[in-house]
Amino acid sequence: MWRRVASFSPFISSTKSSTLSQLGPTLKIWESFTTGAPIPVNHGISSKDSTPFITFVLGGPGSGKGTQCAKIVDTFGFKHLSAGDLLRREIACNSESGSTILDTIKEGQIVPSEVTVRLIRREMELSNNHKFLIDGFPRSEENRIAFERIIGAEPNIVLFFDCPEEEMVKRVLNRNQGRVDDNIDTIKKRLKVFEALNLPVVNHYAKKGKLHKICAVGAEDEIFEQVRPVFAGCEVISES
Ligand SMILES: Nc1ncnc2c1ncn2[C@@H]1O[C@H](COP(=O)(O)OP(=O)(O)OP(=O)(O)O)[C@@H](O)[C@H]1O
Ligand SMILES: O=c1ccn([C@@H]2O[C@H](COP(=O)(O)O)[C@@H](O)[C@H]2O)c(=O)[nH]1
Ligand SMILES: [Mg+2]
Repeated sequence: MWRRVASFSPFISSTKSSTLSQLGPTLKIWESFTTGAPIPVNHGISSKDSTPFITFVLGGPGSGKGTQCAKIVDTFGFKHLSAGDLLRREIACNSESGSTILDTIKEGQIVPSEVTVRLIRREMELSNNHKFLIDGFPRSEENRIAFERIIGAEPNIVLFFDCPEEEMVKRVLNRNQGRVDDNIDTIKKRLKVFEALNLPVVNHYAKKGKLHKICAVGAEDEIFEQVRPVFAGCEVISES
């Protein structure tokens, strides 16, 4: 049985950010598994643990991050937070920063870290889940450092979908979801940003031993078979 327990938010208590310390401790509701039945302890997840378990999902434009995240959610019960979707939602609801975000996305550039991390933090705090898939973030070393400072946590796992440029361009141009950045001019800029700013983040986590590189070429289900073992022990277990 799942039950909800009240606790102090681990983001708040563990952060050194002055912004968050001004807010003070926030009472947070987390989900907790309470059957007492043991589940395999992997990646530091325990059955009664309410500490956030964070996965960053990285890869170039069109490498299949969103597609594979949907499968991870279905199989392992993570909360999916696509940074790009959160930014597009700000545009759609005409928020204060909406028009600046739109211009940045059209140019294939990176939205200021404070904006993106604030959106991610809000979703994490609102969620009853404690397993997060953060898709398409961090996009730069500056993003990464801002996340660590504001959230006060590092990812447990980093997935990197490795895909040849030619394949990424083909997929993005065929995507047909009406995205303002799915055109050849913006894709070229996004690919440059990916190489110059995203790859250093990938290298950072490779050095830390947290990176799981996935070959992103092939059928979606075949790619997921490379992803699945990374999350061994993260299955959603419910009482029968
Ligand atoms: N293995 C695959 N083979 C062929 N097409 C794929 C594969 N995986 C995803 N696609 C398709 O490629 C397109 C891009 O996939 P997806 O949106 O998941 O990429 P993404 O990494 O999230 O891209 P972005 O960074 O632009 O959001 C989609 O139309 C998707 O259906
Ligand atoms: O952390 C982020 C994530 C995204 N962006 C901007 O949004 C677009 C689209 O992102 P997708 O992940 O491909 O949906 C991206 O090119 C950036 O312009 C961002 O600035 N920061
Ligand atoms: Mg995506």
